[in-house]
Amino acid sequence: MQKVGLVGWRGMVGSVLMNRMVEENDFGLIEPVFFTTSQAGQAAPNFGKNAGVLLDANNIDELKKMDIIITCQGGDYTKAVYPSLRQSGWNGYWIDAASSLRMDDSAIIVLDPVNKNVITDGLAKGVKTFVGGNCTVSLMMMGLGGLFANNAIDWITSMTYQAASGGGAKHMRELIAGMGVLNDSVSAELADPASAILEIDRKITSTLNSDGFPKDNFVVPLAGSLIPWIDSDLGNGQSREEWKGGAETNKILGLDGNAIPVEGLCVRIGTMRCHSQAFTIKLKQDIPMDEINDMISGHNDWVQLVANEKEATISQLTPAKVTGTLNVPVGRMRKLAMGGEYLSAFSVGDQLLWGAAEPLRRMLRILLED
Ligand SMILES: NC(=O)C1=CN([C@@H]2O[C@H](COP(=O)(O)OP(=O)(O)OC[C@H]3O[C@@H](n4cnc5c(N)ncnc54)[C@H](OP(=O)(O)O)[C@@H]3O)[C@@H](O)[C@H]2O)C=CC1
Ligand SMILES: N[C@@H](CC(=O)OP(=O)(O)O)C(=O)O
Repeated sequence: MQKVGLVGWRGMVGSVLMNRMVEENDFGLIEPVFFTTSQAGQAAPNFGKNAGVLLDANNIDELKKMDIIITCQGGDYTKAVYPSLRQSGWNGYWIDAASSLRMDDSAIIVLDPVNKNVITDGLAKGVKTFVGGNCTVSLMMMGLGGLFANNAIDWITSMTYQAASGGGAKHMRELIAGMGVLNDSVSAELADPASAILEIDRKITSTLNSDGFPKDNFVVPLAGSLIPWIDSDLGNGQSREEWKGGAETNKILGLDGNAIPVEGLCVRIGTMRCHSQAFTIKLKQDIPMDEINDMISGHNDWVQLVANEKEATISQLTPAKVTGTLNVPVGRMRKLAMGGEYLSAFSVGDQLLWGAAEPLRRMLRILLED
């Protein structure tokens, strides 16, 4: 049995990964070894198998004993440990949730329902480093994979509605705390059906802009507002999150540079863990809607077509419906007034599942079955 080192297993992404590994009985196929940056020597978790004690995640000698390492610990950890581990001569498989190594020539971005061919070719060539993609990119490709696979896309814009979880657990707490503070500030008025809505609105606006409003993590209020910037400022008018759209999509597909332009605006909104995206897609030609539907729905087991009708849309195409599932519904599809080559679409997906943990878990399975 292969020794698999698990780093970052108790964090938010790591916990989702552990849940999925238990659900899919992955622990039955491996000898798990749990690492930590802060709790070495304490008992390791038992996911159906006794794993002794937690080992120091910065101890290169212990890490070197692993056949495979999966880390959800974050980019700083990867930057601190990965180079030394490789320099020590370790030639095992490294599977990583963080973005630090994604664009390295020696690494492949994994999303096997979309790029199994790229993964298989890479394994045959001896690639040993596999990195999960950015959540919005992975979710876009799971939803629209059929159009990419059929080489149908000339260019695409993605306007995102990204959940608080993309920032981490503290950001999710801050969102809910903000909602609570807003509610508390007008609870008396809400209890009185005769109270004036403009007075409620004035109090909410005043609370949102008050010094005490919870915003340590997002810097500005998220509850009752939105934030049209995610990740760092590249200095050219683009956020790093927006840059990832083009760079990662093309790398996942094994295409050079910006072969398919992917552009857009990334926006943080007050949802918990589902990212949504509105797409405008310029097709290479005027493909009939039934063929487009077949391409999209036939691509993978998780994409779900939602009829472009009000009832179906509001009941099936929302974070409330999709959270906690591997489903990636795609709806609001129609040809736009600009012409038959212009298609709109809207998708929703859980950014901790297909957006983070699931591609890593599946990469582990590919290695175990290789
Ligand atoms: N959040 C997201 O949407 C995505 C994140 N990623 C990547 O995954 C990385 C990890 O993200 P995320 O899971 O959100 O990070 P977390 O902050 O939830 O967890 C990271 C580490 O913090 C330590 N930790 C300290 N206190 C606690 C606590 N009370 N509960 C749990 N863990 C604690 C743990 O390490 P230890 O046991 O060593 O102390 C844990 O592994 C990110 O940096 C990013 O690179 C990738 C895709 C999406
Ligand atoms: N940046 C994403 C989450 C994330 O961790 O992305 P990446 O893995 O590309 O750093 C968000 O905030 O929604």
